[in-house]
Amino acid sequence: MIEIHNVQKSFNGNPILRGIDCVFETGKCNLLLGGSGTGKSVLLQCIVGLMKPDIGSITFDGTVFTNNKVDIKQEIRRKIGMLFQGSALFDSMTVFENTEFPLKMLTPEMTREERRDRVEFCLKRVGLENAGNKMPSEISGGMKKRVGIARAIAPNCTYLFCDEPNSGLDPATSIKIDELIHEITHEYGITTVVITHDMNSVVEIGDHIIFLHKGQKLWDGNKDEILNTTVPELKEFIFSSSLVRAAKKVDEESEGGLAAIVDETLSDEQANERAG
Ligand SMILES: Nc1ncnc2c1ncn2[C@@H]1O[C@H](COP(=O)(O)OP(=O)(O)OP(=O)(O)O)[C@@H](O)[C@H]1O
Repeated sequence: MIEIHNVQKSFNGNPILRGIDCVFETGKCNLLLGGSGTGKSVLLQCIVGLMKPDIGSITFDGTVFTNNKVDIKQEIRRKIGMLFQGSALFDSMTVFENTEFPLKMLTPEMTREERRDRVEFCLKRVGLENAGNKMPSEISGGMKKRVGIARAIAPNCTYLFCDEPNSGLDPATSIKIDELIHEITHEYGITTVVITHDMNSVVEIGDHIIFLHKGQKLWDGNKDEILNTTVPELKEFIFSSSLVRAAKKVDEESEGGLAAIVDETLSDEQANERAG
């Protein structure tokens, strides 16, 4: 569990995070949801220690990270896996070498055979058991994300951070990547935090969702609750998003269907416009 307490951050006197309190739960896909510029990346950077909050504390499973001793911070950092937005693979390394890289850096005590076994296990887990010898330039965007996930989990991470894992992917590949992140989270009982502004991911993997708006947490809940929100900013965010997959999911699971919820939410004029 990761606990965020009153985290504040300003740049040149411009407040970006205005006192965030939230909890990212263990064994769940926790989504950090919000529009552009709402402070999601700044919060993520504060959590993983790339940026220091001005005020507030961040605690990983009971151990305070902010302002703690360097060795304690390093110990926590070793438990963090990151999937970067552009996958951030090393172009000059094979898929196998990319996945092995954090093991060489973080667990020098592992033998070459142990590393090989672990890399093979992780590549198999993400469905890339036959791609180890390929170079990043030879694989698709979705495969790169899979390598990124394999690399993030290779050192047995306890906390997995994914920065917009669907960026640059087509809808079908996005679903597969979402499902993979969700499965891995539940399978290994890790604490996963996914930055997204994609409502499709919300309905697919939103075990716990935190909605940020202008540097404040305005709502938290799960994917079954979000469409019934009464928070105006969240309503606006939801109904201005692409809801193709959401519509399918909700219509399967509710009597009224998404169309009814949308019509209730929009003004008459907007609803008429939508009806065409
Ligand atoms: N190092 C920095 N120095 C100054 N301003 C910054 C810095 N990092 C972020 N900001 C500002 O903080 C605000 C929030 O940025 P952030 O990247 O966290 O937004 P976001 O919610 O992740 O948006 P997006 O979804 O578009 O990535 C922006 O106005 C950005 O310009």
